[in-house]
Amino acid sequence: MRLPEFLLRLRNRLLSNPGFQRWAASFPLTRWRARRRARELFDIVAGFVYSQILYACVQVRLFEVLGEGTQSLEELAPRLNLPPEGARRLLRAAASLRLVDTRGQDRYSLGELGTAMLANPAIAAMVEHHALAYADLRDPVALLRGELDERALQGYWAYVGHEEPTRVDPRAVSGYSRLMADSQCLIADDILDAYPLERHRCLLDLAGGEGAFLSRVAQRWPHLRLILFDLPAVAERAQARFAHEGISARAQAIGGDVRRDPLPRVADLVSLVRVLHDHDDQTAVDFARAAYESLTPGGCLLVAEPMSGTPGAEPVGDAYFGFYLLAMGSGRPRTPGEIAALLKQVGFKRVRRIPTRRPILTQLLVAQRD
Ligand SMILES: C[S@@+](CC[C@H](N)C(=O)[O-])C[C@H]1O[C@@H](n2cnc3c(N)ncnc32)[C@H](O)[C@@H]1O
Repeated sequence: MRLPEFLLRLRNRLLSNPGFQRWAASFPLTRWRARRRARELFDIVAGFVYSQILYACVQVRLFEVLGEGTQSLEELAPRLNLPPEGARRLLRAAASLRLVDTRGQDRYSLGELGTAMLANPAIAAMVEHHALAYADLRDPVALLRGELDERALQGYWAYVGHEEPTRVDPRAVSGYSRLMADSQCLIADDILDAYPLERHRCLLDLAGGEGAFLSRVAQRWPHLRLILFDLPAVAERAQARFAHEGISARAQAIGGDVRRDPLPRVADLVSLVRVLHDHDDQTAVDFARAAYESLTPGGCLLVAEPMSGTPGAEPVGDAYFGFYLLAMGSGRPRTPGEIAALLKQVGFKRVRRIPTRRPILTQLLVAQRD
């Protein structure tokens, strides 16, 4: 609820008054709120340290080691290749973050969040590649002012800012392609459960990476013909995956630039999965137009990505992706309304939002071509 301006001023004056802060923190009816606010602010202040603790856990493979069962500090320290005091400090920090559980004096097991890390190795891969983001975010104001000439993330996402992305070297696409493929398991089923594909005949996955999304589609809907389009070096990786999985007869990968090269016009369903937010507005419009033109009449476009303003997950869009994409040098998170407007601009008529299981990971829009 948006407060009227005078109430907002009054609230902010009260909250910044040390006497009021002391009173609110001890008065029984306001105490819980004062504590929650203090905790929220502290979590923002300390977020960088928490992330580095998680990074250390990933580097020493703590979750894999604890996946074998509860262990003592004595057993753990050599396995983590840490001195006992260093291991104890890490384990206690990880326990405070619910990554680890303490089981009595200096005994540890996987915590609830540590178990989730073990079950989703893609998160560890994300954590590891964040070393690049930390380097780029070291001076966030310089980043905001556009004063950073070199950015580590820009090098990682080799197509960003490239004059001719179709010429990107195969070695330069391997890191991000693997990361994208590994993290598909976090979202593919959420998308496909929200929008089942039995009524479609042919799916074209635009900028589909090395084919992990289509592989999952192939398992779930054996009747579908599948086409992937991505930069040549990435499409080659997809073709190799399709061959390895024995689905080459119905899954084909084509290399090219979505904005310049002709796309096949046989699909009654096109998908853009984690693609539009990578691009500035004009390029995003070009991608949406290419999707529109490649669809057969009456066909549908699926747009799946984390979006700005997701209720309950607001920082994921505007804080995390807002700054990540800024460091990467291209794109921005958009609200479902902004994406719908962009799709209508290129001719899509009806744009529907379909609820997904975990909107924090991906939201879903379906747009129809007349
Ligand atoms: C963030 S990744 C998403 C990959 C995949 N859709 C997924 O969710 O795993 C963006 C993809 O867009 C591809 N891409 C970028 N610019 C492109 C262009 N101009 N034409 C074709 N593909 C492009 C990249 O190679 C990359 O595979």
